[in-house]
Amino acid sequence: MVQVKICGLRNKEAIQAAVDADVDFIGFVFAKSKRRVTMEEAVDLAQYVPDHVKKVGVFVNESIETIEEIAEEVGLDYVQLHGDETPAFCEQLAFPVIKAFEVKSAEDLDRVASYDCAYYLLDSPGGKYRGGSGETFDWSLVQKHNFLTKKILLAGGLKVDNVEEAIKEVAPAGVDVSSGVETDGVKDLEKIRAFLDAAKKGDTNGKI
Ligand SMILES: O=C(O)c1ccccc1N[C@@H]1O[C@H](COP(=O)(O)O)[C@@H](O)[C@H]1O
Repeated sequence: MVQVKICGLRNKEAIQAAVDADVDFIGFVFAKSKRRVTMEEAVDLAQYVPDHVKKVGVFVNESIETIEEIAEEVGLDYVQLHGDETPAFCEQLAFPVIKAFEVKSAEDLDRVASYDCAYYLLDSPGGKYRGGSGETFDWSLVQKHNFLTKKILLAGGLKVDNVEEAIKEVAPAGVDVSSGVETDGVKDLEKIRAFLDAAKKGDTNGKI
């Protein structure tokens, strides 16, 4: 079954709704963003995340020291990197890495092979904050690419209306959503439940 990450959570009600609907990963954004939380806020929110749900911290071009300090304090299971982090930078980190790649062309997908990470997150080009734009990218690029890894997380503009189609086309190990489960910039509990329901029904045609 496809795994689901809900990102940019900032209150316990949204976390509870995601946990009750069988979420696999919860994301806290520590990068510059309208969804940013402080380390102290994330430590408080983390108490509502049960052990079987993995906690992910999102960073953009942050130092190793700051990433590791936050990861230790909050008890993160993964760090998700949306900036210009090199393969060597990712390997230096003491926490499993989800490296994000902006997909504009097939060449962007070739870059994945030079990284050794827990997961490879394919996202739309940038936007204001290097992520969380709510825009989709051309999924057919991924379909054509012969990845040597199956550890692909698909992100960028996913929502209840397109997630099943995305899963069918890309056959990712997981999907990641932020904007698509919000109303007026705030996490919407009904959209969280509906997204998880649709994503968990998604069929990868036996490719995963
Ligand atoms: O969510 C943010 O604000 C954010 C800021 C900086 C880097 C990444 C961010 N979120 C990640 O962006 C993608 C796509 O989000 P969306 O569904 O299109 O809004 C996802 O991986 C989020 O984890």
